[in-house]
Amino acid sequence: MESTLSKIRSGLKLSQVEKAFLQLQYVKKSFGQQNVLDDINLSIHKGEFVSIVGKSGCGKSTLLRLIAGLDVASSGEVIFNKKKLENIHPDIRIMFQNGRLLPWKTVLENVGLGMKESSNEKAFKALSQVQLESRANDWPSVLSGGQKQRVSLARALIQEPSLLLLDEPLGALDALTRLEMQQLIENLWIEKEITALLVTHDIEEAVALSDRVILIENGKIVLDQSIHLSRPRNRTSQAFTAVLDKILKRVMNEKEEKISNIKEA
Ligand SMILES: Nc1ncnc2c1ncn2[C@@H]1O[C@H](COP(=O)(O)OP(=O)(O)OP(=O)(O)O)[C@@H](O)[C@H]1O
Repeated sequence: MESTLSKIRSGLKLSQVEKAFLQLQYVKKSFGQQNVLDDINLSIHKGEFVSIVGKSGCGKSTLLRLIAGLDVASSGEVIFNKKKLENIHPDIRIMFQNGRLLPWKTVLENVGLGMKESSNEKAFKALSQVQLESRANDWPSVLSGGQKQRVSLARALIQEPSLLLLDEPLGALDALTRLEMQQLIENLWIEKEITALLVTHDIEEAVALSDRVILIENGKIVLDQSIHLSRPRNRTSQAFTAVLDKILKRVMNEKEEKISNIKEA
């Protein structure tokens, strides 16, 4: 019988498959007088790959931090696996743009950080999944940017999370390394059957990797675009460019409005 995951990946309507795995209900977040997130309602299903896009400062990272349990909502609820999230959850891991490796620990030790027992074997396995086992005994300082992010990915995966949060993890990488890392992330997501939530500035990256792309503007979700394209995605296909254009146009609309407002003022 077809698994839930393969149904999701073959493009069946998610609501027909399973109830939400992660749910945000009327989530608001303010910092002092500044309302950053305003009534965010979002359901993410097990096994989905969802990207969040939006202009700088729109609250993408804040949203991820709330889900990671690193911050609390001003009001509303985050529900994970049918329970209200109130703190860091062992099944949820986050990976940041700056891999946050400890410079005084080797690559292997960085991967095993936070594991309860001695876990060299697991750390080696995680490193091999990101094709970096040969660098196990190196210091982070001698790694390239892409390699550091691989270590950081291995460190998130060793904990076997069911939900992986990715906060612009490829933002500082050059274009080719970025493409390689996108492929790696997609392959690991498929292999490990995890749910992934990616924050990115790169809309092409979002379309290439995601089942859904969510656009945030002025603290609200203004677009929730499903991407029904087979994987791996062909970025030069008409269908790919059409959906990419649609999202880009929606993002640009806001800018056009702003420019015309400035002219009128
Ligand atoms: N701890 C905090 N204290 C006060 N203001 C904060 C805090 N964290 C975030 N903010 C503010 O909330 C807004 C949203 O920030 P956030 O980092 O979520 O944006 P973002 O969409 O991820 O931006 P970028 O794409 O540039 O990373 C910004 O105006 C930021 O200054």
